[in-house]
Amino acid sequence: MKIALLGYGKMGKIIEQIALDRGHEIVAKIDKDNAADLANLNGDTVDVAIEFSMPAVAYDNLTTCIKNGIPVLSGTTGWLDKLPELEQLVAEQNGTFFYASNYSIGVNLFFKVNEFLAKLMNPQKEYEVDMVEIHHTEKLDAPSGTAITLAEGVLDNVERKAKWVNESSEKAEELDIISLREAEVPGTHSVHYRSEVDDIEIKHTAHSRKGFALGAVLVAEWLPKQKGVCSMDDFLKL
Ligand SMILES: NC(=O)C1=CN([C@@H]2O[C@H](COP(=O)(O)OP(=O)(O)OC[C@H]3O[C@@H](n4cnc5c(N)ncnc54)[C@H](OP(=O)(O)O)[C@@H]3O)[C@@H](O)[C@H]2O)C=CC1
Ligand SMILES: O=C(O)C1=N[C@H](C(=O)O)C[C@H](O)C1
Repeated sequence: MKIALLGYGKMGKIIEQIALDRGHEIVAKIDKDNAADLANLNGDTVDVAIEFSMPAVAYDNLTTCIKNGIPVLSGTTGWLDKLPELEQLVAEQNGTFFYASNYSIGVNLFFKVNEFLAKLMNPQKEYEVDMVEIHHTEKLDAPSGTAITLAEGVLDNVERKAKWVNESSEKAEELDIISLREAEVPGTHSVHYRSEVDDIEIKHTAHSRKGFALGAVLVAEWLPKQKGVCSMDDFLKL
Protein backbone atom coordinates (compact mmCIF):
# COMPACT_ATOMS: atom_id res chain seq x y z
CA MET A 1 0.00 0.00 0.00
CA LYS A 2 1.10 3.58 -0.66
CA ILE A 3 1.09 5.34 2.71
CA ALA A 4 1.53 9.05 3.48
CA LEU A 5 2.72 9.91 6.98
CA LEU A 6 1.38 13.22 8.28
CA GLY A 7 3.61 14.02 11.24
CA TYR A 8 7.08 12.47 11.34
CA GLY A 9 7.83 12.68 15.03
CA LYS A 10 7.97 9.93 17.66
CA MET A 11 4.90 8.11 16.33
CA GLY A 12 5.50 8.80 12.63
CA LYS A 13 8.94 7.20 12.78
CA ILE A 14 7.76 4.00 14.54
CA ILE A 15 4.80 3.72 12.18
CA GLU A 16 7.18 4.03 9.21
CA GLN A 17 9.29 1.11 10.47
CA ILE A 18 6.29 -1.15 11.07
CA ALA A 19 4.72 -0.23 7.72
CA LEU A 20 7.98 -1.00 5.85
CA ASP A 21 8.33 -4.31 7.73
CA ARG A 22 4.81 -5.22 6.58
CA GLY A 23 5.68 -4.51 2.94
CA HIS A 24 4.15 -1.06 2.49
CA GLU A 25 5.63 1.93 0.69
CA ILE A 26 5.96 5.34 2.34
CA VAL A 27 5.23 7.80 -0.47
CA ALA A 28 5.26 11.00 1.61
CA LYS A 29 6.46 12.19 5.01
CA ILE A 30 4.77 15.49 5.85
CA ASP A 31 6.21 17.39 8.80
CA LYS A 32 6.46 21.03 9.90
CA ASP A 33 9.14 21.91 7.30
CA ASN A 34 7.26 20.58 4.24
CA ALA A 35 3.65 20.94 5.43
CA ALA A 36 2.64 22.70 2.18
CA ASP A 37 3.43 19.52 0.18
CA LEU A 38 0.31 17.86 1.59
CA ALA A 39 -1.83 19.87 -0.84
CA ASN A 40 -0.17 18.03 -3.76
CA LEU A 41 -1.20 14.55 -2.56
CA ASN A 42 -4.41 12.90 -3.71
CA GLY A 43 -6.26 9.59 -3.84
CA ASP A 44 -4.38 8.51 -7.00
CA THR A 45 -0.94 8.86 -5.41
CA VAL A 46 -1.80 7.76 -1.84
CA ASP A 47 -3.89 4.76 -0.68
CA VAL A 48 -4.12 5.94 2.93
CA ALA A 49 -2.73 8.71 5.14
CA ILE A 50 -1.73 8.20 8.78
CA GLU A 51 -1.89 11.40 10.81
CA PHE A 52 0.00 11.72 14.12
CA SER A 53 0.96 15.38 14.34
CA MET A 54 0.01 18.13 16.79
CA PRO A 55 -3.28 19.47 18.17
CA ALA A 56 -2.92 22.82 16.37
CA VAL A 57 -2.46 21.37 12.87
CA ALA A 58 -4.41 18.09 12.85
CA TYR A 59 -7.75 19.52 11.71
CA ASP A 60 -6.22 21.29 8.67
CA ASN A 61 -4.25 18.18 7.70
CA LEU A 62 -7.38 16.04 7.92
CA THR A 63 -9.61 18.40 5.95
CA THR A 64 -6.99 18.55 3.17
CA CYS A 65 -6.93 14.73 2.98
CA ILE A 66 -10.70 14.47 2.83
CA LYS A 67 -10.97 17.19 0.16
CA ASN A 68 -8.24 15.47 -1.88
CA GLY A 69 -9.93 12.06 -1.75
CA ILE A 70 -7.41 10.38 0.59
CA PRO A 71 -8.72 7.94 3.24
CA VAL A 72 -7.15 9.14 6.49
CA LEU A 73 -6.77 7.90 10.04
CA SER A 74 -5.77 10.19 12.87
CA GLY A 75 -4.33 9.54 16.32
CA THR A 76 -3.60 13.16 17.18
CA THR A 77 -5.21 14.21 20.44
CA GLY A 78 -6.31 17.61 21.72
CA TRP A 79 -8.26 18.87 18.66
CA LEU A 80 -11.61 17.07 19.01
CA ASP A 81 -13.68 20.24 19.54
CA LYS A 82 -13.55 20.38 15.71
CA LEU A 83 -14.62 16.77 15.16
CA PRO A 84 -18.29 17.62 14.31
CA GLU A 85 -17.12 19.94 11.48
CA LEU A 86 -14.82 17.26 10.14
CA GLU A 87 -17.57 14.64 10.28
CA GLN A 88 -19.80 16.96 8.25
CA LEU A 89 -17.07 17.38 5.63
CA VAL A 90 -16.58 13.60 5.45
CA ALA A 91 -20.32 13.18 4.78
CA GLU A 92 -20.37 15.97 2.14
CA GLN A 93 -17.31 14.56 0.33
CA ASN A 94 -18.30 10.89 0.72
CA GLY A 95 -14.88 10.47 2.31
CA THR A 96 -13.23 8.01 4.69
CA PHE A 97 -12.03 9.04 8.14
CA PHE A 98 -10.99 7.04 11.20
CA TYR A 99 -10.27 8.38 14.66
CA ALA A 100 -9.06 6.66 17.83
CA SER A 101 -7.74 8.30 20.97
CA ASN A 102 -5.64 5.15 21.34
CA TYR A 103 -4.75 2.59 18.63
CA SER A 104 -3.41 -0.08 20.96
CA ILE A 105 -5.53 -3.24 20.93
CA GLY A 106 -4.94 -3.65 24.68
CA VAL A 107 -6.28 -0.18 25.48
CA ASN A 108 -9.40 -0.80 23.42
CA LEU A 109 -10.08 -3.97 25.40
CA PHE A 110 -9.36 -1.94 28.56
CA PHE A 111 -12.04 0.57 27.45
CA LYS A 112 -14.58 -2.28 27.50
CA VAL A 113 -13.40 -3.49 30.93
CA ASN A 114 -13.76 0.10 32.17
CA GLU A 115 -17.36 0.34 30.92
CA PHE A 116 -18.24 -3.04 32.44
CA LEU A 117 -16.75 -2.10 35.82
CA ALA A 118 -18.53 1.29 35.74
CA LYS A 119 -21.88 -0.46 35.20
CA LEU A 120 -21.18 -2.73 38.17
CA MET A 121 -20.19 0.24 40.36
CA ASN A 122 -23.18 2.40 39.48
CA PRO A 123 -25.37 1.13 42.36
CA GLN A 124 -22.40 0.89 44.78
CA LYS A 125 -22.61 4.48 45.98
CA GLU A 126 -20.08 4.04 48.82
CA TYR A 127 -17.29 3.98 46.20
CA GLU A 128 -15.66 7.22 45.01
CA VAL A 129 -14.09 7.06 41.52
CA ASP A 130 -11.12 8.92 40.08
CA MET A 131 -8.55 8.47 37.32
CA VAL A 132 -4.81 9.02 36.81
CA GLU A 133 -2.93 9.27 33.50
CA ILE A 134 0.87 9.44 33.27
CA HIS A 135 2.77 10.47 30.11
CA HIS A 136 6.18 11.73 29.01
CA THR A 137 7.01 15.38 29.58
CA GLU A 138 6.79 16.33 25.86
CA LYS A 139 3.05 15.69 25.72
CA LEU A 140 1.22 18.89 24.68
CA ASP A 141 -2.33 18.09 25.84
CA ALA A 142 -3.91 17.16 29.17
CA PRO A 143 -5.81 15.13 30.02
CA SER A 144 -4.78 12.54 27.45
CA GLY A 145 -7.26 11.55 24.76
CA THR A 146 -7.30 8.04 26.21
CA ALA A 147 -8.19 9.41 29.65
CA ILE A 148 -11.08 11.37 28.13
CA THR A 149 -12.40 8.19 26.45
CA LEU A 150 -12.11 6.34 29.78
CA ALA A 151 -13.89 9.21 31.56
CA GLU A 152 -16.72 9.06 29.03
CA GLY A 153 -17.04 5.35 29.78
CA VAL A 154 -17.45 6.15 33.48
CA LEU A 155 -19.79 9.11 32.95
CA ASP A 156 -22.07 7.09 30.65
CA ASN A 157 -22.53 4.45 33.35
CA VAL A 158 -22.02 5.95 36.83
CA GLU A 159 -25.02 8.21 37.40
CA ARG A 160 -23.54 10.05 40.41
CA LYS A 161 -20.85 11.58 38.14
CA ALA A 162 -21.87 14.42 35.79
CA LYS A 163 -18.60 15.67 34.22
CA TRP A 164 -14.85 15.15 34.31
CA VAL A 165 -12.37 17.76 35.53
CA ASN A 166 -8.59 17.79 35.09
CA GLU A 167 -7.86 18.44 38.76
CA SER A 168 -8.60 17.17 42.24
CA SER A 169 -12.16 18.31 43.04
CA GLU A 170 -14.21 18.30 46.23
CA LYS A 171 -17.50 18.21 44.28
CA ALA A 172 -19.15 14.79 44.45
CA GLU A 173 -20.54 15.00 40.90
CA GLU A 174 -17.12 15.70 39.35
CA LEU A 175 -14.82 12.92 38.12
CA ASP A 176 -11.19 13.81 38.77
CA ILE A 177 -8.62 13.06 36.07
CA ILE A 178 -5.14 13.64 37.46
CA SER A 179 -2.47 14.16 34.76
CA LEU A 180 1.14 13.44 35.70
CA ARG A 181 4.14 14.07 33.41
CA GLU A 182 7.30 11.99 33.89
CA ALA A 183 10.27 11.45 31.58
CA GLU A 184 9.91 8.72 28.93
CA VAL A 185 6.53 7.28 30.03
CA PRO A 186 4.70 6.09 26.84
CA GLY A 187 1.25 6.08 28.50
CA THR A 188 -0.23 4.70 31.74
CA HIS A 189 -3.92 4.97 32.62
CA SER A 190 -5.71 3.82 35.77
CA VAL A 191 -9.24 4.05 37.13
CA HIS A 192 -9.75 3.73 40.89
CA TYR A 193 -12.86 3.02 42.94
CA ARG A 194 -12.25 3.67 46.64
CA SER A 195 -14.46 2.92 49.63
CA GLU A 196 -13.78 2.95 53.37
CA VAL A 197 -13.23 -0.80 53.36
CA ASP A 198 -11.39 -1.48 50.09
CA ASP A 199 -10.17 -0.21 46.72
CA ILE A 200 -10.58 -1.57 43.20
CA GLU A 201 -8.15 -0.42 40.51
CA ILE A 202 -7.87 -1.19 36.80
CA LYS A 203 -4.72 -0.12 34.99
CA HIS A 204 -3.21 -0.22 31.48
CA THR A 205 0.53 0.32 31.10
CA ALA A 206 2.05 0.75 27.64
CA HIS A 207 5.63 -0.60 27.66
CA SER A 208 6.52 1.34 24.48
CA ARG A 209 4.79 3.12 21.54
CA LYS A 210 4.85 -0.07 19.45
CA GLY A 211 1.29 -1.07 20.35
CA PHE A 212 -0.11 2.32 19.24
CA ALA A 213 1.89 2.23 15.99
CA LEU A 214 1.05 -1.38 15.08
CA GLY A 215 -2.65 -0.69 15.70
CA ALA A 216 -2.48 2.33 13.39
CA VAL A 217 -0.86 0.31 10.58
CA LEU A 218 -3.42 -2.50 10.95
CA VAL A 219 -6.23 0.06 10.69
CA ALA A 220 -4.51 1.65 7.66
CA GLU A 221 -4.54 -1.75 5.91
CA TRP A 222 -8.29 -2.07 6.57
CA LEU A 223 -9.42 1.52 5.98
CA PRO A 224 -9.28 2.10 2.19
CA LYS A 225 -12.25 -0.21 1.58
CA GLN A 226 -14.44 1.65 4.15
CA LYS A 227 -16.62 4.77 3.78
CA GLY A 228 -17.68 7.43 6.29
CA VAL A 229 -16.46 7.92 9.86
CA CYS A 230 -15.09 4.73 11.45
CA SER A 231 -13.78 3.80 14.90
CA MET A 232 -11.91 1.04 16.71
CA ASP A 233 -15.24 -0.56 17.58
CA ASP A 234 -15.91 -0.96 13.83
CA PHE A 235 -12.40 -2.26 13.16
CA LEU A 236 -12.24 -4.68 16.09
CA LYS A 237 -15.94 -5.57 15.85
CA LEU A 238 -16.25 -4.93 19.60
N1 LIG B 1 -4.08 7.74 19.30
C1 LIG B 1 -2.95 7.11 19.69
O1 LIG B 1 -2.89 5.88 19.79
C2 LIG B 1 -1.75 7.94 20.00
C3 LIG B 1 -1.81 9.29 19.86
N2 LIG B 1 -0.71 10.05 20.03
C4 LIG B 1 -0.87 11.47 19.70
O2 LIG B 1 -0.27 11.67 18.44
C5 LIG B 1 0.26 12.98 18.34
C6 LIG B 1 1.73 12.89 17.92
O3 LIG B 1 2.46 12.24 18.91
P1 LIG B 1 4.06 12.13 18.80
O4 LIG B 1 4.48 11.53 17.52
O5 LIG B 1 4.50 11.52 20.07
O6 LIG B 1 4.46 13.70 18.79
P2 LIG B 1 5.77 14.38 18.21
O7 LIG B 1 5.80 15.76 18.77
O8 LIG B 1 6.94 13.50 18.42
O9 LIG B 1 5.49 14.47 16.64
C7 LIG B 1 4.62 15.39 16.06
C8 LIG B 1 5.21 15.81 14.74
O10 LIG B 1 4.30 16.63 14.00
C9 LIG B 1 5.10 17.57 13.30
N3 LIG B 1 4.36 18.67 12.72
C10 LIG B 1 4.33 19.98 13.06
N4 LIG B 1 3.54 20.69 12.22
C11 LIG B 1 3.07 19.78 11.33
C12 LIG B 1 2.20 19.88 10.20
N5 LIG B 1 1.62 21.06 9.83
N6 LIG B 1 1.91 18.76 9.51
C13 LIG B 1 2.44 17.57 9.87
N7 LIG B 1 3.27 17.42 10.93
C14 LIG B 1 3.57 18.52 11.64
C15 LIG B 1 6.12 17.98 14.34
O11 LIG B 1 7.22 18.67 13.75
P3 LIG B 1 8.11 19.67 14.68
O12 LIG B 1 8.60 18.85 15.82
O13 LIG B 1 9.16 20.13 13.75
O14 LIG B 1 7.16 20.76 15.13
C16 LIG B 1 6.51 16.61 14.90
O15 LIG B 1 7.52 16.00 14.13
C17 LIG B 1 0.00 13.61 19.70
O16 LIG B 1 -1.20 14.36 19.63
C18 LIG B 1 -0.19 12.42 20.63
O17 LIG B 1 -1.02 12.71 21.73
C19 LIG B 1 0.49 9.52 20.38
C20 LIG B 1 0.60 8.18 20.58
C21 LIG B 1 -0.50 7.27 20.42
O1 LIG C 1 0.93 11.75 23.55
C1 LIG C 1 1.12 10.52 23.69
O2 LIG C 1 2.25 10.04 23.78
C2 LIG C 1 -0.05 9.64 23.73
N1 LIG C 1 -1.20 10.15 23.43
C3 LIG C 1 -2.45 9.47 23.36
C4 LIG C 1 -3.42 10.06 24.34
O3 LIG C 1 -3.44 11.30 24.52
O4 LIG C 1 -4.22 9.32 24.91
C5 LIG C 1 -2.31 7.97 23.42
C6 LIG C 1 -1.18 7.46 24.25
O5 LIG C 1 -1.54 7.45 25.60
C7 LIG C 1 0.12 8.21 24.02
